Amino acid sequence: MASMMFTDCSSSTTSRLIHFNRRNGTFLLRRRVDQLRLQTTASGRGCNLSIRSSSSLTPAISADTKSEATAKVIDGKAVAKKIRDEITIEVSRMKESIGVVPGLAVILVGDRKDSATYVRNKKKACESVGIKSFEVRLSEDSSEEEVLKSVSGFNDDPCVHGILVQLPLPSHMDEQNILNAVSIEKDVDGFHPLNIGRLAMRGREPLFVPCTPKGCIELLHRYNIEIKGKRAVVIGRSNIVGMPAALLLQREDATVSIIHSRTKNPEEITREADIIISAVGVPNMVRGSWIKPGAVIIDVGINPVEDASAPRGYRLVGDICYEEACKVASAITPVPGGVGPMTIAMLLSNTLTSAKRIHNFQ
Ligand SMILES: NC(=O)C1=CN([C@@H]2O[C@H](COP(=O)(O)OP(=O)(O)OC[C@H]3O[C@@H](n4cnc5c(N)ncnc54)[C@H](OP(=O)(O)O)[C@@H]3O)[C@@H](O)[C@H]2O)C=CC1
Ligand SMILES: Nc1nc(=O)c2c([nH]1)NC[C@@H]1CN(c3ccc(C(=O)N[C@@H](CCC(=O)O)C(=O)O)cc3)C=[N+]21
Repeated sequence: MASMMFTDCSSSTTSRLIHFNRRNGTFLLRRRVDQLRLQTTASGRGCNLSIRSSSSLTPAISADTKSEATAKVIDGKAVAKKIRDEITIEVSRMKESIGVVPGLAVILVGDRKDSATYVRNKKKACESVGIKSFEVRLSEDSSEEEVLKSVSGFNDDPCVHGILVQLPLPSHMDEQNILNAVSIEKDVDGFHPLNIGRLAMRGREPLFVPCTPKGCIELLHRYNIEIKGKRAVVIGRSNIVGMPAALLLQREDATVSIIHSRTKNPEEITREADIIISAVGVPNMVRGSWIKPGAVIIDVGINPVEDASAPRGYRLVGDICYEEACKVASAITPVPGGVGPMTIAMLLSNTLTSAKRIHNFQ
């Protein structure tokens, strides 16, 4: 599909749409009058919620019947900052003790604007914690062999402890072939089939867990949200987010259901969930009426919606209709400022872990 249309979930009858060109990662703005009408959702007053907070980052979330129903915001940006601070200390301890600086290599192919932005952000994040970053940029029309050559160079480079091939790759390249070429010891994205296979198997440990799902679970842990024994629903089954998120939740002893594009009546399934992780790419798809009162919502979706008042002409929204969901859920991640910053923090964490493992540094 060359382009996708994104809708806005506001109570206004005019919804603004933005076309995202999947091929080159640019946004085309368009406006349309939409007949979209908000469904009435579970009323905020019907929602059972109260929040006990022991520290600003580790509140315990529990239920009572009196509170005004406004979900606790799970602040991924703040947690990610805390994690970066922890990593900074470890990186300098490692440098002082054994003289090794962790290194992350990023391979960017093509000129998608969104990919370039992500790669820039990763580079900045590396600098902020003292991780050395390496970058190879290849043109859109470069060959698969050239990418494989870069991967192989980084596999052999002792200064590089993590390798990330920015996705998506141009369509003429075989993504599987390229991801398989990344040394499993440096696969900080956790996309190598050996790492994913181990993640899926009982009693096996992957060397790396994919960053976005790992960030989702880390948020649940840091907010003391129990996973064990809970009903979890993952919306989306992609190799990079939905599928590994479901595997991770299962490893944490949740009972997991997966919703995808062929699922019938998804809202009936989500309404049963104590925890929802959504990674679809459809703005505001999950309405308040899809959510069980008191559920915890992790919104992975990052979707651009036209907003003339925003500096870039658009703003980012998640898969969850936030304004409805926060009246029903007990806790929710915002977009932006939720899972996104955690993805980058987990990438830094995986890179540090890799360097420690390679140099046998505890
Ligand atoms: N915050 C972060 O760090 C990250 C955010 N993202 C964002 O997360 C979202 C998902 O990304 P990604 O997993 O790569 O996307 P993909 O397009 O690879 O996968 C989307 C998944 O959603 C399912 N899906 C699509 N439409 C529907 C629908 N109407 N109902 C139910 N399921 C549906 C698809 O089902 P099927 O399998 O049947 O096609 C598929 O499994 C995007 O918005 C992306 O930008 C992605 C990576 C990191
Ligand atoms: N090999 C590979 N690994 C990835 O992990 C990978 C990838 N390819 N391709 C693209 C997706 C997407 N992704 C994001 C990371 C951070 C934010 C992020 O930090 N978002 C900010 C907002 C950023 C903004 O304002 O533009 C936030 O949500 O607050 C978003 C998306 C990683 N991905």
